[in-house]
Amino acid sequence: MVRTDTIFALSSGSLPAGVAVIRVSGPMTEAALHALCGGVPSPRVATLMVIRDLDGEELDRGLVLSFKGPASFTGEDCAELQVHGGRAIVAAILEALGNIDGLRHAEAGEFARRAFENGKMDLVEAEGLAELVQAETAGQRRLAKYLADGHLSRRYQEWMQRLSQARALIEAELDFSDEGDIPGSVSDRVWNQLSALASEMEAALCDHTAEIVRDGYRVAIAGPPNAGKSSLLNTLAKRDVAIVTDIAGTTRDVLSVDLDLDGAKVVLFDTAGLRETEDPVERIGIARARATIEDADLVLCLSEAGSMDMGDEIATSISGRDIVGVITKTDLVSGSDYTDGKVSISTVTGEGIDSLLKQISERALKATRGAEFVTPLLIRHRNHVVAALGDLRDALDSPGAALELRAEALRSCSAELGYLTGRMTPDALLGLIFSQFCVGK
Ligand SMILES: Nc1nc2c(ncn2[C@@H]2O[C@H](COP(=O)(O)OP(=O)(O)OP(=O)(O)O)[C@@H](O)[C@H]2O)c(=O)[nH]1
Ligand SMILES: [K+]
Ligand SMILES: [Mg+2]
Repeated sequence: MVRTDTIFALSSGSLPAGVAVIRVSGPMTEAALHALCGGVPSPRVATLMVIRDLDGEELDRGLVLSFKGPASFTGEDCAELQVHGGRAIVAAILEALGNIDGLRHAEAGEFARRAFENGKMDLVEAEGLAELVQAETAGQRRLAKYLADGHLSRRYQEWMQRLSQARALIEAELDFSDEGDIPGSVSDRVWNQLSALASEMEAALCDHTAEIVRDGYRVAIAGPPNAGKSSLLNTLAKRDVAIVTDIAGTTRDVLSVDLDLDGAKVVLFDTAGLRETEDPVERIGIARARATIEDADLVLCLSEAGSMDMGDEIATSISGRDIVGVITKTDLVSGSDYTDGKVSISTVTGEGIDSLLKQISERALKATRGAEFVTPLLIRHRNHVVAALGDLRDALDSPGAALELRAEALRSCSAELGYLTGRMTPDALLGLIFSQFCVGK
């Protein structure tokens, strides 16, 4: 497909800013530089130039960089104008670019899509780039870099390679057996290798480390009504997120707050107090609380200092999850209680809050340790791997079936793996993926 249009967009962040970067890509890039800057700077040499509109009015003076395709981000001729980041300046330059025939404003992700289509990166790397731009915590940044640098692509390609080798042998046997030359079956060795591949794919699907890094380590605050759950959420969020009253059963909806604890994204959930109740609204809240607890990576089990049950009953009902026991409102009791390994806190005096935070962040970091070395499956990847694995299992689990059928299942497995890196991804799906990028990326 030959591209005729040249695209441009503001690639830097919101205005006003000290410097704004406007990016141009496509066959008309040099013509655009001639029109606006009166010439084209030597490739890759930052050159101070006057930028004018098509009527010759000076708009700004800035550093202009040009890149000759294919040695550029998109693989096409590209240019970057580094100008003063004023709204009116940028608007005027974008307007001048738009007035040149053959130039139009870029759509979201269009630069990255061109880079993908020109073989500069595969789909997984492009996704990594989008994640990198959006990364908020250090953990997310590392993970995105792992994607963008192609580590994950290489792993998928290696799967594909192993599958292709096995398929070549199987297809060869199919061809030859047509002629009746080679009797017997494909050696067990080939099927054993495919079985090992299936196990590896299964292991990748079971590892949720990368999801935790990306979407956050989920911490549910649970306990009986009035234990101080919402007060704790507000204290940890350092703002008034949840309603706090002395009425038991205040919280109904699940509220969440994102925290960055030592570079790990942690999502805290405040939930309705757990108790038997006839109130239909509260019952819905409690059902939601239970679902949140079920989904959490860690449950903070709160109980009020001096209360009878100390939260143990609730802790037992949610056993099987990672739990930290928390005794609240320690400012109301005198002397040191028997705490049985629980963290004692007061949201009034601040006692124990730091140590609770430390407990959470240690667990979050432990849960995500080594995330850069595992297969971080984005949801899109997960869907393809699940489908590919299904096909592979179909082929493996039917040793009695005709070889043609087993080969067909492997063919479909190969197609799924092809979608992963984008080599065989349908156009519509590509459009959807790239449209989630920012404009100018
Ligand atoms: N003295 C003292 N009071 C607290 C502390 N934490 C919470 N409280 C009070 O305890 C009451 C209940 O607090 P909430 O945070 O609403 O408790 P909750 O667990 O969210 O309650 P529900 O949403 O109804 O389940 C409020 O009156 C708070 O002001 C604390 O550390 N010390
Ligand atoms: K309350
Ligand atoms: Mg509450």
